[in-house]
Amino acid sequence: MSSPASAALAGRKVGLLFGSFNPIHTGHLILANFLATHTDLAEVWLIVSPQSPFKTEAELLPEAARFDLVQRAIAGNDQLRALDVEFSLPKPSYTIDTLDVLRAQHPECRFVLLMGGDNLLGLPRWKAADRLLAEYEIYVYPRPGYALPDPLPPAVQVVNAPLLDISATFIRRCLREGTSVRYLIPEAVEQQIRARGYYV
Ligand SMILES: Nc1ncnc2c1ncn2[C@@H]1O[C@H](COP(=O)(O)OP(=O)(O)OP(=O)(O)O)[C@@H](O)[C@H]1O
Ligand SMILES: O=C(O)c1ccc[n+]([C@@H]2O[C@H](COP(=O)([O-])O)[C@@H](O)[C@H]2O)c1
Repeated sequence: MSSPASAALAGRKVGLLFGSFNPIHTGHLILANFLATHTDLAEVWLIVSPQSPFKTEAELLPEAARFDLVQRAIAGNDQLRALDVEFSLPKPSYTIDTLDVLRAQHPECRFVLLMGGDNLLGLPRWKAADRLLAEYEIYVYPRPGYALPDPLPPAVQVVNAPLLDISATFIRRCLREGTSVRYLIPEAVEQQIRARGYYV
């Protein structure tokens, strides 16, 4: 695939932040923007997973609605991009399969996996974990309450990003209970959630 956007990324590193984004919140956004602006990453792409292999979430909004909220959240930030590439892949969403597709679509980019310390601890249980570690760089941000493995695998670098103790679980609870989510999610996301009656 060759477009002006992909030509600009030739040889550059692109960070991939995978998640359910149910819904996207300020914690995700601060992290993604920090990684796109304070590291050697040219862009960060947020990949909305229809179904994470390890999550059985009763309140999972349809993927198209979660993707729409991500797009609203990052509108105007040209270093962040939302991808729906996993929507046409089998479920659950295995990261290695998505990476194979992305690498074929964007051979010009150097993809870097972004993950929290919580996910790094579980990585040995991911599909083709050995390939993930051998073929990709991984930037890990510490998450409070989760110690990083010692020693770290050679492909892993720690990035000390500022982190907010916000989770999508907490946001959904606030919406259900009718308490404020102001500043925890962007205003445009809150407006759409309320207009559509999501998570009540
Ligand atoms: N507050 C946060 N700060 C930094 N990273 C986060 C934060 N919340 C989630 N992440 C990371 O963002 C990615 C996507 O997260 P996910 O969509 O599962 O959100 P979540 O808030 O953890 O959701 P849930 O509460 O439903 O489990 C994961 O890699 C996760 O580690
Ligand atoms: O590929 C795997 O085996 C795998 C195992 C667990 C999680 N993931 C991906 O990691 C992302 C975050 O997952 P989670 O469960 O923390 O929301 C999400 O996009 C999942 O599809 C991927």
